[in-house]
Amino acid sequence: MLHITDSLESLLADTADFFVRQANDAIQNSGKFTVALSGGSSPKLLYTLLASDRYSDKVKWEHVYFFFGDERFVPSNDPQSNYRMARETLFDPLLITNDKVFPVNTTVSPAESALLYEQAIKNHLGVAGKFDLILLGLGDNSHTASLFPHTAVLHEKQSLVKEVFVQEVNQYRITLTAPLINDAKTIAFLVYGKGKADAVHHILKDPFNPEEYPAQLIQPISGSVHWFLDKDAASRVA
Ligand SMILES: O=C(O)[C@H](O)[C@@H](O)[C@H](O)[C@H](O)COP(=O)(O)O
Repeated sequence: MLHITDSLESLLADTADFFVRQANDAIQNSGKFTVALSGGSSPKLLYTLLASDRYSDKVKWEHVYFFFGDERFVPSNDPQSNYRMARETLFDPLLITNDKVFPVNTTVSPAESALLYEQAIKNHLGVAGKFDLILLGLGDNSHTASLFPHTAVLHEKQSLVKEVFVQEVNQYRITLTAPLINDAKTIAFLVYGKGKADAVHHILKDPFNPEEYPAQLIQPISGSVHWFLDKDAASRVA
């Protein structure tokens, strides 16, 4: 489902409203809401809005459990850390307690880190559990999470979390794999800006070619996928 807005302000408000609805439905139905946050720069404004006076009282945050769709393999206080970005924009302003946040452990080897994170997810969700919501961004090269073009993790069918060395950023990443993302109840992409228009077109309109356009792998098994786009990012698909 496409949600296209004229302005970034209305896009962020629509996405925040969606997040709040998802959270409150999950908390009402199961007593908790488990979300995997996206990283990078796009979601910073969304997290800041959710933590603002306009939204902070719309969710019972004590019932929300935060995971990460991917993480850069850097110390947790590194400026590149997705955890640090979420802590600064969302967890600290909302006084989220540490027991509700599941950062990736980047103090061990990448392989060990992926195994530990997969176990943490399984422990939290349980055998048949699913993420209530997975937030995703889209790179201008059509990657999402840390599923980058021409990487082995695109073919991963067993593991739920994998380490991957990404040549183009010269960095190890820890990422949820496509099978785990696709098992979510709800998936939401937040993409804005002219620079993303081609990538959005590749994902939504081009023939299936996930080696080049990895976000094409995101096809929910039984859940739903929502694209929150501003008019610039949607300019080649709307
Ligand atoms: O760790 C990351 O960088 C993200 O999880 C990644 O998948 C991001 O969503 C895209 O790279 C888009 O990033 P921007 O929002 O910064 O363009």
